[in-house]
Amino acid sequence: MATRSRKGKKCTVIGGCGFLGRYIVERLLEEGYTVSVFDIAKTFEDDRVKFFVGDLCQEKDLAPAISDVQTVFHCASPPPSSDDRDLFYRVNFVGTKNIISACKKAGVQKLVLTSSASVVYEGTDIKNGTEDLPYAKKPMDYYTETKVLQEKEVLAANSPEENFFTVAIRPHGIFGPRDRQLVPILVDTARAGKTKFMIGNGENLVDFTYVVNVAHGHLLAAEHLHKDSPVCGKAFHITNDEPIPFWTFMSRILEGLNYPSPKMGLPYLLIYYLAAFLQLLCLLLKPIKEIKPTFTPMRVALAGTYHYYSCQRAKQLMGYKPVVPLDEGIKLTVKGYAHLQNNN
Ligand SMILES: NC(=O)C1=CN([C@@H]2O[C@H](COP(=O)(O)OP(=O)(O)OC[C@H]3O[C@@H](n4cnc5c(N)ncnc54)[C@H](OP(=O)(O)O)[C@@H]3O)[C@@H](O)[C@H]2O)C=CC1
Ligand SMILES: CC(C)=CCC[C@@H](C)[C@H]1CC[C@H]2C3=C(CC[C@]12C)[C@@]1(C)CCC(=O)C[C@@H]1CC3
Repeated sequence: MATRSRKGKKCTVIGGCGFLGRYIVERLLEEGYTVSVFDIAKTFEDDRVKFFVGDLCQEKDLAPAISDVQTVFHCASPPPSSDDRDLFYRVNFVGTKNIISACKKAGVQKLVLTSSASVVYEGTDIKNGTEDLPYAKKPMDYYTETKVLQEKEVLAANSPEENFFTVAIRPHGIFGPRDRQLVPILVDTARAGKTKFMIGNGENLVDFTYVVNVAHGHLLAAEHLHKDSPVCGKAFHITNDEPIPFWTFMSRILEGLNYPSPKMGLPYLLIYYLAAFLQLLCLLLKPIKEIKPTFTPMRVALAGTYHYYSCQRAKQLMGYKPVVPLDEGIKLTVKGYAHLQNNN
């Protein structure tokens, strides 16, 4: 008992210097946990946190960071906008296997993976999708392909007989202050004059999840992860439970930052196939010039299709409910990005 209670509130957040990871760290500290962070770069200071800088692709780097802790949160990933297939494979698949191996060697009891609701998404409508949907047979990009591999590996590693329990959290469309993908890319797109039109008719409902709710879901999962718990070895959607039309959400952010929002829609399939053609062209031109298109087929599909998910399983098995409503999250996000405001 002494060992378990001593380790009980000690945890390590792998990827803890990232957007979501830092919110998980902040929530853990609020809840009285002793927190270590393992990341490839240290991006913030906090005297309460022990930092370990390393590469999760090197299992030897991990050992010191997870020694004598009960719970590991793994939310590290290369940015989805990367086009480095090898990096995705090394970090998201091989790196995750390293984490599983290192956790078992160190006697870590709980592994909470940040997966993604996109592991079941193939570019067609998903309305109130449950966790029973099959994994995407044809993931739309290599990031998603490696997230599928990663989740399968972690859930298969759940081993009560080894006192090792795993769970996968599937957030969708995480947003909030300090985000490095959604708002910054949206603002860049607006500044380039590329948000004059919507993609599609603007009616497609999508889940956007305020980052504090995602962090809350991760802590709930860790607290419900123990022998004989129904949570073990399962995936859970964590959303704001308030699906919103994609372009209504984007317009709220754009108008909040004083950018014009799109009023007219362009045919979804026309834009989708244009994006696919452009992606092929960029691939052919890559040896001559590297061009990164804003509107990739994945982004066009996310902008033009329904993709929202049921979090009923998390509600029932973990007592999850969002702590920050969507409208409040949008207001906090706009406030957090005042530095990206349109001053023209
Ligand atoms: N953002 C979203 O909308 C969604 C995100 N997710 C998942 O949530 C998780 C967190 O995403 P998010 O916070 O947005 O991502 P971030 O890029 O902000 O954070 C990821 C962190 O992992 C670090 N990292 C990357 N490679 C390595 C490595 N080899 N060794 C150690 N650390 C590494 C990154 O460092 P560096 O920045 O230096 O690369 C960064 O600090 C990811 O697993 C992502 O797949 C799931 C659904 C939606
Ligand atoms: C069409 C356009 C240029 C919109 C600007 C916003 C987009 C950059 C975001 C809208 C939906 C976001 C999203 C992700 C990244 C950023 C967006 C495309 C993810 C792909 C991030 C990683 C995941 O696991 C799934 C996310 C789905 C939603």
